[in-house]
Amino acid sequence: MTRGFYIGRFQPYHNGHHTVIEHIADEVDELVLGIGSADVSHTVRNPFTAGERIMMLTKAVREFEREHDLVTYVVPIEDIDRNAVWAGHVESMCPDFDVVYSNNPLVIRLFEEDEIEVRQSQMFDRERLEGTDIRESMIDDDPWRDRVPDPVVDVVEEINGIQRLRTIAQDDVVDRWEADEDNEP
Ligand SMILES: Nc1ncnc2c1ncn2[C@@H]1O[C@H](COP(=O)(O)OP(=O)(O)OP(=O)(O)O)[C@@H](O)[C@H]1O
Ligand SMILES: NC(=O)c1ccc[n+]([C@@H]2O[C@H](COP(=O)(O)O)[C@@H](O)[C@H]2O)c1
Repeated sequence: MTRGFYIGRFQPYHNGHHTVIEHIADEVDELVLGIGSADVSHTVRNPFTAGERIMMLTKAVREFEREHDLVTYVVPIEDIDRNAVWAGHVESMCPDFDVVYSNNPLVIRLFEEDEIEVRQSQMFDRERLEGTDIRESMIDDDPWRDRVPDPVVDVVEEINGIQRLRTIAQDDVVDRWEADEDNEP
């Protein structure tokens, strides 16, 4: 029995992540999905709460649970101030796992220093499948729905996510404008 671990901020969970997980499903029996930066939400870079991201992942990976007989656990992981103990922090929150999948250099380094096997995950269609770009499309009313699994579209609509993102993005503009010394507060 092999249990893997895959972490991301998933802001939002998109088809790049989904393809990675489909590949991982061929190699493991169970997969722990870590929702990184679980304590952060309502910013342009991290608009969705941990709970909202739990819904996105749980609903989207259901098809792999059926097709690949995969068992998944979604675990929110808060950021901490000390990278040196972060891998242990993750392990303290999750079911035990044998192998980590990531292509984030810091994540890879921290788990390797903890002597946990890390397998580098591939990038898929990164031109289109990047969280930053998908969030910009949501704000600008450009197409984004075809870059995320259908259940993620449903969750974003249920929580009125596009409106939140646009409101937050406006605040960002005001903050930048007020921070500029030449402008009146
Ligand atoms: N298109 C993709 N194909 C494969 N893996 C991806 C893809 N996009 C992101 N990943 C990987 O998924 C993990 C989680 O990434 P993350 O949630 O930060 O997504 P992101 O698309 O990089 O988002 P952002 O642009 O907001 O940083 C990371 O290891 C990242 O490298
Ligand atoms: N010290 C820490 O809290 C620490 C260290 C390394 C990674 N992380 C988190 O792991 C996640 C990695 O995911 P990404 O590959 O999406 O960046 C992020 O949420 C990141 O904040 C946190």
